[in-house]
Amino acid sequence: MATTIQTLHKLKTEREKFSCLTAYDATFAHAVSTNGVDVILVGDSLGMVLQGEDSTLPVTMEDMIYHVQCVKNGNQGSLIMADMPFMSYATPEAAMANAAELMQAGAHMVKLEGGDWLCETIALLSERGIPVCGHLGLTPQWVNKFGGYKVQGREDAQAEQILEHAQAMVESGADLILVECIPTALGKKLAETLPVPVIGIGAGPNTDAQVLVIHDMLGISTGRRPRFVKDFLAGSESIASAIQKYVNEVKAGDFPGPEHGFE
Ligand SMILES: Nc1nc(=O)c2c([nH]1)NC[C@@H]1CN(c3ccc(C(=O)N[C@@H](CCC(=O)O)C(=O)O)cc3)CN21
Ligand SMILES: CC(C)C(=O)C(=O)O
Ligand SMILES: [Mg+2]
Repeated sequence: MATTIQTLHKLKTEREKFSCLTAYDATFAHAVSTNGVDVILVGDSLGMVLQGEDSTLPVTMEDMIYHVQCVKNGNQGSLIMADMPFMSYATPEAAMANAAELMQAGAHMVKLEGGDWLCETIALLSERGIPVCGHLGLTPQWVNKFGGYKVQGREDAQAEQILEHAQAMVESGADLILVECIPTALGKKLAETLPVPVIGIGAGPNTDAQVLVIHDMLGISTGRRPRFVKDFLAGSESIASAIQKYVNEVKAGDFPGPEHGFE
């Protein structure tokens, strides 16, 4: 049976962890969706892992539409979440037009980076039938403001702000929250406090779900490996078994371990 928002909410209620991986094409979407991954993220990380750029900022709506279409054609029942690229949701009107294009290309929901300033946009999308995931913490589209890919929410005031912004986004209609590179204690607090599933990457072992970039979990990414990455292909016989291993470890609470988290 195809995974829906309702499936994910039920898993949270039952305290069962679920997994998410990125895919950008039909073959990987097929591999991911047939090996137990509930959510496929068509991430704007494609700018880095497919295009070789040093940030996600060059990614366009045209790029995202192309890759969402590719993923849709290979998907076997996973929920397809598409990143809205840099500046495509700068105003509520732009967000509605661009989110509609991603949905028509085959996405089942969209993900937006930001905080409480997105609440009006989230409410508009939600009211018009577009499920939204709010992305907080290390939001890579802010790399030029952050001065690098740095852990967010280390100070109490900033951690409190992330929690408040996440709550505001959920109150505006966000169906999922994704948090990236935050202290483990904050990841735990978010999952305990929010009524919707919290997906983590570099957010510790206590979130409701985990996500990784597929190139990272296959050990083929170039450059410095972030702390939250684990190579699941090492010691596996195939890409399919590496994906299964990731799914099983997330479900069992074995991945991520304390060494993959911050603070
Ligand atoms: N291949 C890939 N994997 C990703 O997870 C990813 C992308 N690309 N592109 C978009 C963003 C960028 N991301 C990144 C990139 C680097 C770090 C990193 O090196 N973090 C440091 C934290 C340093 C600190 O503040 O303590 C680390 O040690 O992990 C984190 C997230 C996550 N996303
Ligand atoms: C790193 C994940 C969460 C993402 O947003 C992406 O792949 O673009
Ligand atoms: Mg992204």
